[in-house]
Amino acid sequence: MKTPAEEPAILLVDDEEELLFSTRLILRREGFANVLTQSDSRLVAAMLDEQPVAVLVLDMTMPHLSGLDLLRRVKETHPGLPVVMMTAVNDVDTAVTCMQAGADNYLVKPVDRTRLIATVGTCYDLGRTRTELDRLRRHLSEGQLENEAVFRDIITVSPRMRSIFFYLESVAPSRQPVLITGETGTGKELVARAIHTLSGGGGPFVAVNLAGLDDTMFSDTLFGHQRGAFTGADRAREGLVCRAEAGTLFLDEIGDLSPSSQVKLLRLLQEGEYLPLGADAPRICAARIVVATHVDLKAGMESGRFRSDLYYRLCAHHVALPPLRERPEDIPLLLEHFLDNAARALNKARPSAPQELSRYLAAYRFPGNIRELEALVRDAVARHPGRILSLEPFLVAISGDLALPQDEASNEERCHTCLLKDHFPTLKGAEEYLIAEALRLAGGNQRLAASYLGITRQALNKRLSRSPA
Ligand SMILES: Nc1ncnc2c1ncn2[C@@H]1O[C@H](COP(=O)(O)OP(=O)(O)OP(=O)(O)O)[C@@H](O)[C@H]1O
Repeated sequence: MKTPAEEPAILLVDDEEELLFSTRLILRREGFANVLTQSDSRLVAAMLDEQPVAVLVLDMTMPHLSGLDLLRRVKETHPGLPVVMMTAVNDVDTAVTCMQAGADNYLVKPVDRTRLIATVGTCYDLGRTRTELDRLRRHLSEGQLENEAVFRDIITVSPRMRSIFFYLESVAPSRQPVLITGETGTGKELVARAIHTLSGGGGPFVAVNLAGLDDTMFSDTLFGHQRGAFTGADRAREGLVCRAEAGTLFLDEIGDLSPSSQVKLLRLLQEGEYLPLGADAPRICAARIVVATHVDLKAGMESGRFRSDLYYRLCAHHVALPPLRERPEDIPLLLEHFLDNAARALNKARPSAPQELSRYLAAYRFPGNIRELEALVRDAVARHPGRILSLEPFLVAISGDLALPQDEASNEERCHTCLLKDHFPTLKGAEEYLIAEALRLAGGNQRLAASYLGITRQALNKRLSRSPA
């Protein structure tokens, strides 16, 4: 685990200088870059006020203030700060006293190296989670984003999306990777750009699509190579990790990564270092890493296609974007937004949308999500000469792919049984049933019902006039 110098520190407090030295060394070797020590317990409070501390490790027996006294004071001033106690005695009473006073864990001296690393690592993660939750809680209670402007390109009125914005603000200061999942076209790259802006590193946003990159291409694209590293490498190539320095490296389609590339990415995340092909010294990766995928990584883990250690590393922070059909309230706003964009791009007068269009679109499943809506609007604007858009191109596109309301979808079986009843239906019976269902779903609107059935309104009318009332 990496804790670069600007990350919150791990503060070790013990009156034995030698023990401080060796413990610090162990943690530094494990990748905790920012480890501070203090041998005078009276100075700890001031240190906590001066800099962010992620984990406090306290010896129990110290001159001036004992570990327990210090623990009690710290819990009053910094209640969320994880504290690990070190004791020379392995007895239940001491452990219980420490825990009752608010300690998160305790270690017995001489401290076992593996247990030290595991305990500090767990507390480090715990502290980070508590800080994020605090920020999130504060944000939600205030109801206001700190950086509303960062999200201006993400058009939404969906409460789910708003709570994602709050979450993004709370995780932005962390240097841990962020995993963004969601169906294609739900806005994963837009969200990655927002994270980049919120992180404020000052470097560039560098996006790379990993789909179709074999392992050699993956290494070369990300890590680059030295001149002469292989036949034909007549000049050095800078990798994207280097280009994204102090900025964000956005790795899209992470679910498609080959097993050997997964190992390389894991190493990059764990060590914070990479080796360009042909180089003999590793380079430090200073970029923030954000990854995205539309595939189910958990299923990939279960089937052995995706490494579980990589998954857990990547989802230190996880954002799951809802598909458009689960936030239909966004459709009217997005429609207006894309109408503006399309008219501007095509240099045409901006047409307006027929009133009922949003309602029709809300019934569609939108497998391509917002990208599909954007393309539909652009196409409709390009084709249409008038001031009010025609419904036809939309109805043609959405017919046959209806998003059943949640309870309807789960009652699929019920529909089949009522269609079949206790006998196989005649063609006429099935047609009547389908027409009745389409009309019901369309709220009696014949035009919409016809589009669900994939026929024209006139054809529906003809059938309705034939069928018994
Ligand atoms: N909420 C939104 N407001 C405005 N535009 C949006 C919104 N969400 C997505 N878009 C637009 O939809 C298109 C697709 O978005 P984006 O590329 O971010 O999706 P994605 O989830 O990364 O897709 P993929 O999985 O296919 O890579 C882009 O043109 C983007 O600008």
